Amino acid sequence: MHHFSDRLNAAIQKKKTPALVGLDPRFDWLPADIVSNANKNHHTQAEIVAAAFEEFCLRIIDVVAPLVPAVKPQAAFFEEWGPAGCAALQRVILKAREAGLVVICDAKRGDIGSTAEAYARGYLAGENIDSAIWAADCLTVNPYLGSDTLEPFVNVAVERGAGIYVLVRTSNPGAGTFQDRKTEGTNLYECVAAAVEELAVKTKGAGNYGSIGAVVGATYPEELNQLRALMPHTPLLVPGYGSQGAGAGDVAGAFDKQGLGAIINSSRGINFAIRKAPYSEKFAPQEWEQAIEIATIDMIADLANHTPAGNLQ
Ligand SMILES: O=C(O)c1cc(=O)[nH]c(=O)n1[C@@H]1O[C@H](COP(=O)(O)O)[C@@H](O)[C@H]1O
Repeated sequence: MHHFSDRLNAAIQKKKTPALVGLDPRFDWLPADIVSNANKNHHTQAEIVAAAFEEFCLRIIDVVAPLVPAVKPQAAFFEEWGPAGCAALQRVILKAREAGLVVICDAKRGDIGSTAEAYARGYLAGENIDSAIWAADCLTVNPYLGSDTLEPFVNVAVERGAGIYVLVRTSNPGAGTFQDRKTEGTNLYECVAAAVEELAVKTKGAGNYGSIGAVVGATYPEELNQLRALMPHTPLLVPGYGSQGAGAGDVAGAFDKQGLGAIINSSRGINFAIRKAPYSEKFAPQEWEQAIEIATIDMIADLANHTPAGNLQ
C-alpha cells in the first residue's frame, strides 16, 4: 500500500493491537549470553557493543513480530557506538522490515529545508525498502526550526509512501518548559499541533489518517485527550507507557472508536521485562525472550481491556 497510515492501520488490524515495541538496547542490562557471544567474536568495545545490540534486537524482533504491527528502534543507542553501531541499526531495521513489521526509526531529526531533504531521503524508504539507505517506514522529527523545515519530510513521505511523527507534546517531565509557553492564550504545543493536523489532512490516505503524525506523551493524558480531538486526521505515536509510569487508562483517549489512530510505545518495559516483577519472578535470567513474549502479550491485553483497541479484537 503506497500510503504510510493505510499500511500501518492494516498492520494494526491484522495483529489486532496498537502495541508498538521500542528497541532501546542498553549494554549494562543485556542478557549474559548475548554479552559473552559478542565478547568472544569481536575486539574493540564499539564492535562488541554493536554486535550485542544487534543480536539482542534481532532476537526481540523474532519474539514480537508475530504479536505486534510495528517496532521503533531508538537511533541514539546505536549512534553512541559510531559506525559499528550505525551498521547494526541498519541491519536491525532491515530485519524488522523483512519480518513484515512497520519500522519507525526514532532519530528526532530536524534541520533547515535543504539539509532536512538529506535526512528525509536517507531515512524514509516507505514501502520500497531499497529507496532509502536506512530503509525505515517512518521517522520521528523535531519541528523546533519551523513548519517550512517539515516540508522536505512531507514531500519525500508522500513520494515514497512513508510517514513522519512530529514531536508535539513530549512525555518528559520538562516538556512544558517550552511547549506550554503561551501566545495569546495558546500553548506552543497547540500551535505545533494545528500545523501538524493541517499536514495530516493534506496527506490523507484511503483511511481517515494522514502520513504526517504527532508524538504525544502518555504521561500527559489530559493533553493527549485534547490533542486527539484537535487532530482528528493525525496518527499519534504515544510513548510513556510502562517505564515512564503511564498505563492503559492514560492512553484510552488516543484512539478513535475502531481502536485506530494511535500506536502505544513501550521500550524498556518490554526489552528488559526479565529485570522486573512479575517476569523476574516467573522466568530465569536466561529465559529473557519468554519474558519479552509474555510482557508483550500482557501489554496487548492491557490495551485491549482498557482502551478502544479492544474493538480491534
Ligand atoms: O519520539 C519518541 O518516541 C519519544 C518522544 C517522547 O516524548 N518521549 C519518549 O520517551 N520518546 C521515546 O520513546 C522511548 C520510550 O522508552 P521507554 O520509556 O523505555 O518506554 C524512548 O526511545 C524515547 O526516546
